[in-house]
Amino acid sequence: MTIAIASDHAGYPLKAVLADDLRSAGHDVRDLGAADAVTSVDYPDFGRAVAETVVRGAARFGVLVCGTGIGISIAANRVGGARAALVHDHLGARLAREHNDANIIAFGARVTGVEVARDALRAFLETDFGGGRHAARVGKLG
Ligand SMILES: O=C(CO)[C@H](O)[C@H](O)[C@H](O)COP(=O)(O)O
Repeated sequence: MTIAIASDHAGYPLKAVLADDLRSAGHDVRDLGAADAVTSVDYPDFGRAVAETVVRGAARFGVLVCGTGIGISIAANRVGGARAALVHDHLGARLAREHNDANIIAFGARVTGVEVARDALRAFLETDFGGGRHAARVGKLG
């Protein structure tokens, strides 16, 4: 599937690992930046870019990484139709899909270990939305 990915400078090292994993798994990865870990850039630009790509249907899912994951997920969630989940572990990743129908997963490279993030991203992509009681709740998100 097509997956959009982006980070700021703080998230760049983890983004590079996750993008490699996605390519190895056969996904079409749209890397929207940042270009490296040393040039200081602004996380809202990257959160918005991925969210707009997902919402317009050019990618099925988005992956975002900044230092904490907080700023970049806030930025993504200001785009209508984006449901960005800041995730710290496998269970959160699974439930972000099952309960919230999240279409973007966000990580904090300075707070979440690389292997935890790799495992969480796999769980996110492997889990379907549960529907049922969750559907009306997600609908209320707008
Ligand atoms: O948005 C953030 C915090 O909510 C991210 O962690 C940023 O990556 C962080 O603010 C960048 O900080 P830096 O000191 O400019 O590297």
